[in-house]
Amino acid sequence: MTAIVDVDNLTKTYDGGLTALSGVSLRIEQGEIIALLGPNGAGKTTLISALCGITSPSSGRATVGGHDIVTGYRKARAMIGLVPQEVALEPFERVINTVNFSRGLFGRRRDDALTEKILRQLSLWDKRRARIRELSGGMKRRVLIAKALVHEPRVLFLDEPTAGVDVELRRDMWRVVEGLRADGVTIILTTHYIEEAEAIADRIAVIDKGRILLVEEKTALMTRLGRKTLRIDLREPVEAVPASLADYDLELAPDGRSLSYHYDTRGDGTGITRLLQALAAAGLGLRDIQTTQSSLEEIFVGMIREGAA
Ligand SMILES: Nc1ncnc2c1ncn2[C@@H]1O[C@H](COP(=O)(O)OP(=O)(O)OP(=O)(O)O)[C@@H](O)[C@H]1O
Repeated sequence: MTAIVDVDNLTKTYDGGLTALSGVSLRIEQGEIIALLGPNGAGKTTLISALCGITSPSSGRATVGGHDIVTGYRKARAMIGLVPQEVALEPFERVINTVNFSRGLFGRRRDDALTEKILRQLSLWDKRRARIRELSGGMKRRVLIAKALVHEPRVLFLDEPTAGVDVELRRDMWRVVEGLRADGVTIILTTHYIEEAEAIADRIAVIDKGRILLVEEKTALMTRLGRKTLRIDLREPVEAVPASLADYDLELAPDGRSLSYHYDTRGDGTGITRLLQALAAAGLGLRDIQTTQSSLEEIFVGMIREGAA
């Protein structure tokens, strides 16, 4: 399969001498949702800016839809929708005109039905006659998304689309993203909200100090690097973990009503069977047991820490 976005050894050194991207290579297939995760200053925005033709790369090459982002800039850019991190909108313009104007910028004829569909999806239809300056911050973000979608891009870049917005907008956004995925749109998203990556991405790329540390299927990543926790709810609270269970490194909840046992799914055995026998031998009655997997956030924080070490 040919990649819709193909980044090959891309490097960006800013004029001041700072290298924000160092040999980044990444292939993204059509219809994928990929999340770029990384701490502040990792180079996520620089990567997006380079692919959208806002920043020119220092070396390396990249194509979008087969068009080189430098030599075939116009064709590459026409395939891209960009929702930037910062709000830059004309304050006195009306919502609907702002959105229609964006479509015109790409040489596309006005399509009222499409504009209406997008504005409705983003709960902006009732506000279509409002001037931008009359909107709340969250609504302005919705307008940015509408503007990015109105020329029907095949690749959508979302640079921290839900930073500082309420839960409702975040959920709306995720719904819009799902709809776009169903239409075969490829989505590249940067986010600080790891739960967002966990909720919507197919693959995760972790980027730090201008380098890609890892790109992997989200579910595989979580299985490979995740530890699991078994939580055991006790019938009667205890004051301390019985000495006979010391080998299991159990964590006792502050209220004494549950024990947590951490285990690695990659190991030969989980130790759960033995633990349950030991609990029975210690005379502890169980009310319930459940397992949870470590979150992407825990995995990510651990990885960045290891990378920094
Ligand atoms: N125009 C510029 N000129 C010089 N340095 C820049 C410029 N833009 C970004 N940088 C630097 O490049 C590095 C990467 O920045 P970038 O904005 O790409 O990171 P990011 O991963 O998007 O961070 P954040 O999560 O904070 O948005 C940072 O050290 C930043 O200070």
